[in-house]
Amino acid sequence: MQTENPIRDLQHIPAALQPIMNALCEVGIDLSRVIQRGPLGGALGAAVGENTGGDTQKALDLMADDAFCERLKAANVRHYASEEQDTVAVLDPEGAYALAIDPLDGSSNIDVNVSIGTIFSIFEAAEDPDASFLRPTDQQVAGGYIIYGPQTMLVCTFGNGTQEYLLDPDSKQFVLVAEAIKIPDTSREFAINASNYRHWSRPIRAYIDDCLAGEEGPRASNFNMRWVASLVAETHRILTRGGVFLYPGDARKGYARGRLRMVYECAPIAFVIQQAGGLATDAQDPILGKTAEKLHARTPFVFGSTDKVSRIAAYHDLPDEEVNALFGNRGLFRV
Ligand SMILES: O=P(O)(O)OC[C@H]1O[C@](O)(COP(=O)(O)O)[C@@H](O)[C@@H]1O
Ligand SMILES: [Mg+2]
Ligand SMILES: [Mg+2]
Repeated sequence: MQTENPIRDLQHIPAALQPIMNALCEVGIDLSRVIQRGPLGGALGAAVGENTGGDTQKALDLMADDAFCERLKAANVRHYASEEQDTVAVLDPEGAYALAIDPLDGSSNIDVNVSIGTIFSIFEAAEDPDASFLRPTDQQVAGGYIIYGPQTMLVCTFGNGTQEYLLDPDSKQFVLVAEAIKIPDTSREFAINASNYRHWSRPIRAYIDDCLAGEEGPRASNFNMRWVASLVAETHRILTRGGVFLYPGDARKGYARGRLRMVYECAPIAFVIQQAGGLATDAQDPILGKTAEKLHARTPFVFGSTDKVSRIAAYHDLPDEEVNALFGNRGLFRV
């Protein structure tokens, strides 16, 4: 049982949100330990069901959801929306806040000892569940994630920069290590699941073609590619050393709006990224300010260093003949 406050340095966290942040971090500390013990604690990656989005639920997905849902009952949360639950749960009818959560992000990595995470978004509670979550994403009062990797970290924003906290394994407290993260804009890395190349739209293919063409292409520069398949891990890398992430819509059945969910994945990550000086879009328009049409709605998602994200939007404005042309013939705009 934790005796100290789970967050050592509270100065950047608005007082009214401290009960929620403490609750998230208490559960995060427990999950971190469960994840470190891996198979010693049971088959965490075992398939146990299917969620509304059609994803297989792993044992750890449900364990994490149960733990957050239970602990947040005493943290001033009225409405709780989770990737793992079909509908919004009412935790405390008097609670002042609404919290949306991806309790365990990157589930496919549970069994392979690769970083996974928890993503959360907080709004002031509205009178009914839909009104709490189906509203412009720039009304979030907080957004962030916990990453369970070689280090467990909390990265979050309350609209005044993006802060980073490291879980000290000795004191079992999150300790502030960065007060205002800034995304570097010098990176030459992009992250996309390239196995879907044949399903992408022309502008996305054109952008990636131009990166792959390297020094011989219109960008006259070599690029590197990464794909962890954990949104939290990709976000953390991009916050640390720049680059761009793309999960666009594609032509596969059910993927017209990509894979990632607006309310509890894209909106909070967009908030964190923009507060760190980056940009997050649906490939063309900013995510912040958009409203999800339903709780588990998906959205194409592109985020990272501002110049790269803007460049991808600009590819969508190219005339057809240019976007269809081989890179050598494309009007070689350079942002
Ligand atoms: O397997 P794909 O299509 O590359 O998708 C990977 C993406 O799916 C996710 O795992 C979805 O999140 P969940 O694990 O919470 O369902 C993201 O973390 C990741 O970016
Ligand atoms: Mg996820
Ligand atoms: Mg998940």
